[in-house]
Amino acid sequence: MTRTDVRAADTAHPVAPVAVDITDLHYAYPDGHVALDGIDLSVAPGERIALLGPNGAGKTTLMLQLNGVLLPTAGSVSIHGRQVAKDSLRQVRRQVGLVFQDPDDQLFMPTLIEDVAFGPANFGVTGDELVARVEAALATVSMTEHARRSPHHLSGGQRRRGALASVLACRPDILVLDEPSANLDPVARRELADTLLGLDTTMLVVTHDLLYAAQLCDRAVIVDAGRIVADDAIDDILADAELLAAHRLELPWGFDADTVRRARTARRPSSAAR
Ligand SMILES: Nc1ncnc2c1ncn2[C@@H]1O[C@H](COP(=O)(O)OP(=O)(O)OP(=O)(O)O)[C@@H](O)[C@H]1O
Repeated sequence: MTRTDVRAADTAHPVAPVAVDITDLHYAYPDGHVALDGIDLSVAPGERIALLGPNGAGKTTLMLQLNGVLLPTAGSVSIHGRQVAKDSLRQVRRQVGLVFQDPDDQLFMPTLIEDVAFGPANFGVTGDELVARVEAALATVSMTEHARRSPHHLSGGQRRRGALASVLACRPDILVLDEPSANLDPVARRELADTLLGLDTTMLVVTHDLLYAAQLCDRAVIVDAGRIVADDAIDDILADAELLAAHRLELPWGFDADTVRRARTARRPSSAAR
């Protein structure tokens, strides 16, 4: 039984507060291509969920629905009980921060510090509060020393951290990351994972990197052909070789689910309690 089934079966009882609630979401691009074909997903505050699936499955399209970059063709997306729609975009975008795969989609000011200040300033934050937010966001991603540099002069990994800072400065309580580990060297991957694990936000991570997903997340959802085909504890998803193969997912050579689970629990002893 998936979590969605559990929720449906338990509607007679009080439900826990929900950070993200997606109901029968359909989305077709303007050319008619159906990218999402009936998605139901409920995310509790503080959960970290990996969104997995083959190329073209609909993961990025789903992510773009979470703060209204795209709006449903049918069905609904709600953030902390507020439906994502044209008239709620401003509030929803304060709550949901998207970190795109390509940091150049997010960094466009002459210096990094201006990029990091841009979001909160746009939401009306000024003065000492703005300075404090920008400094804290840069410090969280260890980019303080690069604050006055042009994003164009930063390395790929530094730009990625800068893009994350620009989102963190808006203090979202839901963070959605598209392929956060792509193009990072091993140390930068680990440092970014440490940064993300230190954040107290609800997190959805779109990735093809199952090890990174296991490092960050306790729950995984597999999307294929615009539908959710599995939704379970990540250890159980990774242990189901047939399921992974059916959706073009595989652990790197030499890894099996037990190795990943042991490494995960050794590294994050508190994760079992989440
Ligand atoms: N602007 C667009 N117009 C029409 N179809 C699109 C558009 N963008 C994406 N699609 C299609 O929608 C489907 C879902 O794409 P999406 O980018 O959400 O997949 P994905 O799971 O993120 O894939 P990947 O893992 O390759 O990044 C694909 O079939 C894709 O070709």
